[in-house]
Amino acid sequence: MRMVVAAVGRLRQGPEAQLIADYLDRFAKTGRPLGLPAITLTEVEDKRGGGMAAEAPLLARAIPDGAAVVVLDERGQMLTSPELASRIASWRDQARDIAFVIGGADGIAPELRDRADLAISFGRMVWPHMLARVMLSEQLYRAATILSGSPYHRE
Ligand SMILES: C[S@@+](CC[C@H](N)C(=O)[O-])C[C@H]1O[C@@H](n2cnc3c(N)ncnc32)[C@H](O)[C@@H]1O
Repeated sequence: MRMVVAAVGRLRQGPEAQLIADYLDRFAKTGRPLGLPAITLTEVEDKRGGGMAAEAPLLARAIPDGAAVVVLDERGQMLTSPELASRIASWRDQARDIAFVIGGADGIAPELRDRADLAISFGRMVWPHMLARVMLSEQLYRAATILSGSPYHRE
């Protein structure tokens, strides 16, 4: 099983990069005994500024064949953290790869959004894509702690 985050934009060193590295490291340690693999991050960029239409094939290339595709989109479903954890566990149990997709300034092209198994929203407000990456990383770590029964997540 593979888990990937495919995201538009290159993240320079800074507070967001540190937070993402920390949460993904924690995810790897907590997820290993649960049969969840370390998450790999693929950053894509269309240097000609072609927007979401040009970014879509670059993002699609980073998605493993047959993977469950989860797009991050403010118009998506607002899941609870345990609901996200349960979706991840169910794809793991089906031995399915999982790809999380984060768009750029224009969002995610409709053809990629339409093929997603799930669209998740962190609320109806629009967040900068780098903060969406941080929040996704934290939620993935939180999902692993929920599946492991650790007390990190409280309701
Ligand atoms: C600056 S936003 C793009 C917003 C754009 N107007 C759109 O229609 O999607 C960049 C990316 O961050 C993610 N994002 C931003 N806000 C989000 C939210 N509230 N929920 C989920 N993802 C979000 C999405 O993947 C989005 O494509």
